[in-house]
Amino acid sequence: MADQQQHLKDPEMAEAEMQILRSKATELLLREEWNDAVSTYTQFITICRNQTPNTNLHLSKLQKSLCLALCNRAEARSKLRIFEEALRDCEEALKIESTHFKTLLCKGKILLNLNRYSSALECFKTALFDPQVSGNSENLNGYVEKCKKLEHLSKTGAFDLSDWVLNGFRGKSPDLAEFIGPIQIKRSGISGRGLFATKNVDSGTLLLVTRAIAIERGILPENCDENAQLVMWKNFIDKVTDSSTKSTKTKNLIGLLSSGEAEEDLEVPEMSIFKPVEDHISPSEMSNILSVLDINSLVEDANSAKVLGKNRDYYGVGLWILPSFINHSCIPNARRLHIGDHILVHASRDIKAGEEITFTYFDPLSSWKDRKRMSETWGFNCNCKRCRFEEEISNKEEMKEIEMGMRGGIEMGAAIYKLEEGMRRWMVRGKEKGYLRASFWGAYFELFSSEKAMKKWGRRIQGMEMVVDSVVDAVGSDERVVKMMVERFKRNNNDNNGGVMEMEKVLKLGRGVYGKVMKKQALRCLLELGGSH
Ligand SMILES: C[S@@+](CC[C@H](N)C(=O)[O-])C[C@H]1O[C@@H](n2cnc3c(N)ncnc32)[C@H](O)[C@@H]1O
Repeated sequence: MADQQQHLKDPEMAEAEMQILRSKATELLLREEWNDAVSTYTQFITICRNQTPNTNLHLSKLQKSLCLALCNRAEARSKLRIFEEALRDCEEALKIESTHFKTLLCKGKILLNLNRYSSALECFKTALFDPQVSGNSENLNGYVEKCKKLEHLSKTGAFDLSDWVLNGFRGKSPDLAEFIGPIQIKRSGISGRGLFATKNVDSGTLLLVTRAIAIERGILPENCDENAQLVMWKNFIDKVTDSSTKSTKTKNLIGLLSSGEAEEDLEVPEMSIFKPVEDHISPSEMSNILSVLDINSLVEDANSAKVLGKNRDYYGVGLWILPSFINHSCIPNARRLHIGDHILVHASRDIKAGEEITFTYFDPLSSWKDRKRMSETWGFNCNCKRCRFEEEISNKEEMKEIEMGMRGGIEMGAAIYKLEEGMRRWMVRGKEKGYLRASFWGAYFELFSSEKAMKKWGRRIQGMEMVVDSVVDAVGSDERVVKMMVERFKRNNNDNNGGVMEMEKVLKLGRGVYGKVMKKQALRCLLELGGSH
């Protein structure tokens, strides 16, 4: 304080001090020591602001220095992902010099990071007018084009991943914008709030694209110890905490999520708050961050092909706000796909306006007992139609015998035969057949994949196509089901039996799994169906 007053009194001393700080800050920026750069620029800015200019020239010099320091502090803050403060610095710098090239560039990049594509576009366009741009125009034009593309995608949802898929996921994953499709949040009959369709959509339709608040990834080889996962979880918590400390919007959005308790009393938020708008949401305390993460974090799991373009040992955990409002169902109508830091949610079957959108938190092709155990781990009891039906069936003696037999190692063909016979006797109808077949999918898969077993049991049980249809009708498309159909299609194709109809069916199932974000050729490539491209 005493120092600052001295500077006020003595402009020369202040100028000398500013000179030292300026050099130090520049060096820190070059060395990418962002935190120290921010604090050095903060000292510089304080001294600069406290100066009383004695001439117009002095005033203009001070203004110039202040503008540049604010711009550089913004850059350091944006590297630290403190975007709100960085943006405030840019705005202050632009008040001093509205066309300051470096600030416009910095502000544009920050806005792009905040998914505010049209405001970012304005910045880059204004920067293009600057005479300094000449050597930089290619770069700047690249940003302008990127903003235009992302703005278009965020409005239309017209995403197309075909080129990336056809390129074998080589290179950087495609630029994705945040997109909110025909959805809204309402009270849910399942629990608390849920996401609902606002119009009829068909299978494969994109419902939303959201970028993660934070994500932690690693390669976890099979059989790695639990410690590695714990370390990842701890890093993930640190990242979420860090993001919410740096942004009040993020903090408030996280504050809206369920911590698993008293969900019926939770507020139903308006969709508008998820859109990247200029206004800040008023600050409110985020509490219980750990419980929120427990309830809402999603795991990316490359083995299930929900992640495109990553290797098999890859594992990631992240938090995405809007998808956190999607309830679980064992008979879901939507699926998620992870690409880069984005999650894409699409309809995995036709959905009617007003219907709740659900996806599975755990494997829908597993038995009722396993699903029950997994939902308990999540802290709830799944009460979906399928679970209610299977709970009742599980009390039947024959069902207990089938399960015991399977544990005891009886032939899968015999188990499936007994199950199909049981379904006939218990008068299981329509979708309910699919519920049970999905629960015994592992056994059907083993049977259908073994020529020897099929020779013995094939004629006594339902055909594979019928089983697949009923399973898809119950749980929607699933990559394992499609894979089995693809194998069969290829076999038939070799025998010249693979028809156009069958190919169309496989592609339709594929769209249920991956959504309509790929053209036919890319989908064929992804499903390893070959064909010309
Ligand atoms: C990611 S949140 C889903 C949105 C939540 N309903 C809300 O109001 O914020 C997960 C929580 O929703 C509830 N939930 C989701 N699916 C459920 C289901 N099938 N049955 C019962 N509760 C469910 C559980 O409390 C779960 O911990």
